[in-house]
Amino acid sequence: MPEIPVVDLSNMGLHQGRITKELDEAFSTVGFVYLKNHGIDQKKVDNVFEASRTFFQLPEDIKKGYPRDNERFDGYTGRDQEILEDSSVHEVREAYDVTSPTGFYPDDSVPQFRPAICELAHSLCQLTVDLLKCMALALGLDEDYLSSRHQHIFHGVDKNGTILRSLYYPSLSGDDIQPGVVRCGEHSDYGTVTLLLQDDMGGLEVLSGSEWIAADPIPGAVLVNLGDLMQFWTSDRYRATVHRVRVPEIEIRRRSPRHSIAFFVQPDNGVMISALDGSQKHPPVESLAYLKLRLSETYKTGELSRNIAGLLEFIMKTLLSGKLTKLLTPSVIRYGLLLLLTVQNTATVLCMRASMINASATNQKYVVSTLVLTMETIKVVILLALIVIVESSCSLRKAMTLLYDEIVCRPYDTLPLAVPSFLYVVQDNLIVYALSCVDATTYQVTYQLRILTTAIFARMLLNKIIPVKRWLSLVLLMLGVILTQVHFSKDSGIFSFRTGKEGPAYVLGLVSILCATLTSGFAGVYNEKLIKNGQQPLLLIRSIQLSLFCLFFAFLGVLLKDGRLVNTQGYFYGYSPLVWLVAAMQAVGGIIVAGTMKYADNILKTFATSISIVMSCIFSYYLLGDDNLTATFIVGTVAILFATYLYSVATVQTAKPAEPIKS
Ligand SMILES: O=C(O)CCC(=O)C(=O)O
Ligand SMILES: [Fe+2]
Repeated sequence: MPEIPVVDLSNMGLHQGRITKELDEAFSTVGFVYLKNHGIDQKKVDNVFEASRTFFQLPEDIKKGYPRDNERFDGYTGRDQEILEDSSVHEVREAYDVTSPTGFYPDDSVPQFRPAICELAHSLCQLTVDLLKCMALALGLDEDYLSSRHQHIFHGVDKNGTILRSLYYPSLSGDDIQPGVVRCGEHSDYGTVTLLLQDDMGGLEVLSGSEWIAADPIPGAVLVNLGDLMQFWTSDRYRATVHRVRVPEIEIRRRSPRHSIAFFVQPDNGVMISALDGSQKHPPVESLAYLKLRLSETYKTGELSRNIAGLLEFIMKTLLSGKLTKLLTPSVIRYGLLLLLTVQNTATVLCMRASMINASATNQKYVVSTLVLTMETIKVVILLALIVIVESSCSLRKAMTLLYDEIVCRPYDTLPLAVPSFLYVVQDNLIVYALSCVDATTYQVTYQLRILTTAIFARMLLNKIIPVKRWLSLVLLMLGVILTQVHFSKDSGIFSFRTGKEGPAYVLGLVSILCATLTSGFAGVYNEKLIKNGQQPLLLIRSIQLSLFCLFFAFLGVLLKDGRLVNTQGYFYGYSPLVWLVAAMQAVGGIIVAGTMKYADNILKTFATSISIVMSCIFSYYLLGDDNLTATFIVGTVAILFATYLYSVATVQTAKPAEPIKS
């Protein structure tokens, strides 16, 4: 089993050659290394642990008086405010960030916090510079090449985005110990290097190949790992290794908190990180821009989600004023979101289907491609309004500059989005068309096959390892879908495929859904690849970039596919109020759901889809007269729901349940 190497830094001046070689070896393999005899006085570390403990043990109200500032990157972050990994249910963690000696500290409550941190930060800066020099030499660069790009470490975000973070993982209560609860989800760090000091609790794990290895604390040692920017700089020669913090068994038994101090080093603002070897493996990024990008992904309080979530919270708080506010616990928010996702999904599908049935009945069929274009237009208008109001303080001019800077001036980031946008437009056309041929429930269950296509594309394009449990659930999923397509005749006792009975339009509908699962799977994986390559702008900006492309492709769709028809019967032919409702719902719903996605982990999404399938089943039976509720259909649907559930739980790291405390 690979291990994290230990490098002895004593007499660094004398042994620089050896040390450089050992660090180079560690960074190009595991990406993590323990440093001992690094010269940092343990007393300084203990002082920070001590002051932090005093702070984190303060009542929540007081801690919340020092909230983390999204612009300055310093202050207190409470439980459940950040998520590093989408599939985590909760990441039970609190933190206090600081970025300079003169920044924002809880001086009134814990006066010793600032001096303790400043002293330690000073030593950590020195150690960082030593490390950067060794790395530069190992990479065949001038000794000062890297350190000269880190001249303002811990001078505040105006100059440098380095963050010293005191992390506190409070002791878990009974409710917390459930599947999907982790301390810190899987992630790579963002900057150049991270220096980590841990207490004696352990729980940190490092991904090496396909294995997780423990990075348990070694007394007195500093643990160092590299971040994304170092990997980009070195064209992957050095690794930004993925790591996570789980809840170790001992912690569950001891029920005591864990504490660590991380020094996330970032190059100075304005430094462009472009491959040292001149390769194009990663496009150039600017230090602060990349940090902001990754932080906005981490904080669920970022951009659009912040605004929508804040709005929801505000409305709910106003409605439930006074003591009732306490009702607004994370689980209430979770269930609220579950409801939102379910209603959006069910209502859109049912209304779309209803609009189709209506159109056939009145013989006023609207043109599918125009509905997609109308939807995209509404979306773009709303997004533009949001950008003007939220991101540009209601100034049109500011909004134009922002859009120009973010879209036109960044062709590298913008152009790759044409691919998913194109696929989304194709997919929307396929889905609207499919719903004119098959009933809402059949569409919903068959469309679940996108889990399968996503898994296959992830395997092929991202080289993801798919655990056996997931493959098994995919097999069950396929069997379920096949069952929903089987018809059993009681009279003759024969099984037959529904396609035979329903006719060619139905088959075309099914084929459209299957094609939509392909575009959906591919677009999902492609987006993941974009994120991995560090090309993920702010959420609102990304949404508008995507939507503008979609608008373009949707327009092309109308022109090329239905140009003549639109010309003769008019663009808005067949647009009943219901059709307008569908378009508006798709657009608004899509934005809200995208904005709150950060809150919704995989399990939540799975539940929302499952409830939505059941609801579609019931509503389309009673309201739309779609009668496909045969025994085989129901069994197939149950199998699909179960497979979906199995698939989603197979991804989540499970905190082992507490063992009974033996006395
Ligand atoms: O607390 C730890 O041990 C590691 C935390 C970490 O990896 C992070 O915050 O990036
Ligand atoms: Fe980390």
